[in-house]
Amino acid sequence: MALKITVIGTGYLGATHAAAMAELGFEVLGLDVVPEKIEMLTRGEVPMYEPGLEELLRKHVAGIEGSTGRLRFTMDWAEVAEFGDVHFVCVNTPQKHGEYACDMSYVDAAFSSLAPHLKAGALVVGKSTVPVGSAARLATLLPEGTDLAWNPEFLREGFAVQDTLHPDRIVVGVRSERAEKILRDVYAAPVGQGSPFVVTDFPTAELVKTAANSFLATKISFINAMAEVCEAADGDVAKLAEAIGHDDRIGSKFLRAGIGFGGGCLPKDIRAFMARAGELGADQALTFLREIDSINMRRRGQMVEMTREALGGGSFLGKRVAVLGATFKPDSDDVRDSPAMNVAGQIHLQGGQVTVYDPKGNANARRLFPTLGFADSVLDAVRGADVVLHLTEWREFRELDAELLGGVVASRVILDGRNALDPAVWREAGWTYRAMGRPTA
Ligand SMILES: NC(=O)c1ccc[n+]([C@@H]2O[C@H](COP(=O)([O-])OP(=O)(O)OC[C@H]3O[C@@H](n4cnc5c(N)ncnc54)[C@H](O)[C@@H]3O)[C@@H](O)[C@H]2O)c1
Ligand SMILES: O=c1ccn([C@@H]2O[C@H](COP(=O)(O)OP(=O)(O)O[C@H]3O[C@H](CO)[C@@H](O)[C@H](O)[C@H]3O)[C@@H](O)[C@H]2O)c(=O)[nH]1
Repeated sequence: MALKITVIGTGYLGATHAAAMAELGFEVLGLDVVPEKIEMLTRGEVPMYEPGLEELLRKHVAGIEGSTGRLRFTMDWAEVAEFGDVHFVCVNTPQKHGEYACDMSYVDAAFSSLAPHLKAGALVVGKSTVPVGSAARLATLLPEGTDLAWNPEFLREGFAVQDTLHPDRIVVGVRSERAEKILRDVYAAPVGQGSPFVVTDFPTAELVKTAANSFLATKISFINAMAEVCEAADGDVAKLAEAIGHDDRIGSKFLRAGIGFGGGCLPKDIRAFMARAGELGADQALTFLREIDSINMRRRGQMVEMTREALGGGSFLGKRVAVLGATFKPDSDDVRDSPAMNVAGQIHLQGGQVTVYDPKGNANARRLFPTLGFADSVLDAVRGADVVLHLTEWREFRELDAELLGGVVASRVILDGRNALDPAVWREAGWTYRAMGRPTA
């Protein structure tokens, strides 16, 4: 009989995973503790912005005309346990308040709610990003006759649907052949299409995830460190990245210098990794991540200082600053630890009149920083601005009409925090264009 799947926690990861599992042909039941999310999902509405997700969801949510009906949502733990053969745990694992460590309370709560109801033979599969050692601890919370696996997730926001249906690898930490066999069945379609299937133990599976994110963070901070040197030496970090990227041992991906990395993953994951290594007595191995974090956080401050300079130095009081982009990356509405919002917030707190526009992130950004100004279009955001900051590289911003914008700003000055605009286009329209790590470009 076909496996029945549940997904516990239907946020960025879980909602996508649930819809993707239905797309692969499974019957799926999603659970969350936030009633509004469950109500929206049941209506076929995605509680966040992720390209292609709403279409996929509507294709499968029961009750929607023409859907397969394979996907439903609930808040009832007993129903979930009764329904599912395989339970994917996708709840959030944020940074603990005031500490570097991971807050495991949501994962612990999900396990505690599910465990008492589990059927014999059920397989619980952790997908959340957790400190190494968590799976072994959580296994002790499950009743006898059930099993646990850890299956970290590598999807990128903005590409979540594609990454879930066609992952570049599937990693499973297991303690039994049966768990491996079940997961091979679940992922038969992507594996059949060529996704590598890596089987390992609990700690290695957990470490693969934090190691991968640490490497990505390191690559970004490396190029941002080069940007700092380029600033001092009149070099051009974009050219430098292009040139070193031709060496395929280095590769050109994740070498975009700018205001650095943010989001709900890289920053908190490298900090949780350092904290956990400390607990294990291996802190020296990861002290370099402290530097990766510092380089990254310095970028935000440098963008603020570049803005101050562009305004002639001194105070931001009375200066009008337009901020294009609020999300931590384009094609997402996610503003968690967003470098753009950090920069906007710092300038605002120093007296600047900041107006933000983001194609999808305005609502989330306003909730985070209700005292900032928000506009519904680029033109409204930049009207009367003394300086324009490009902080998230949405396609809409790359396609802007520099001449048109020039007609409404107070001063044609644009600072490109993502090194993603074409300097020639802006200069031809009479703008002063400045990017990070490219003082002469
Ligand atoms: N967002 C990503 O791109 C991504 C990618 C890979 C891994 N991850 C990891 O996946 C996990 C989830 O991240 P996210 O971005 O989806 O977070 P999120 O905050 O968007 O979603 C988490 C969901 O879990 C729900 N939840 C909280 N406690 C619960 C409980 N006790 N029972 C049931 N549901 C509960 C929340 O209401 C929320 O809807 C984290 O560990 C994250 O590090 C995220
Ligand atoms: O060259 C680059 C590439 C990215 N970034 C920034 O880095 C951050 C993270 O980008 P990205 O990794 O694409 O976004 P996420 O969706 O957070 O995905 C990361 O975090 C997820 C959650 O753990 C993992 O699943 C993914 O594999 C991992 O890429 C964003 O702020 C980007 O603007 C740069 O500054 N320069």
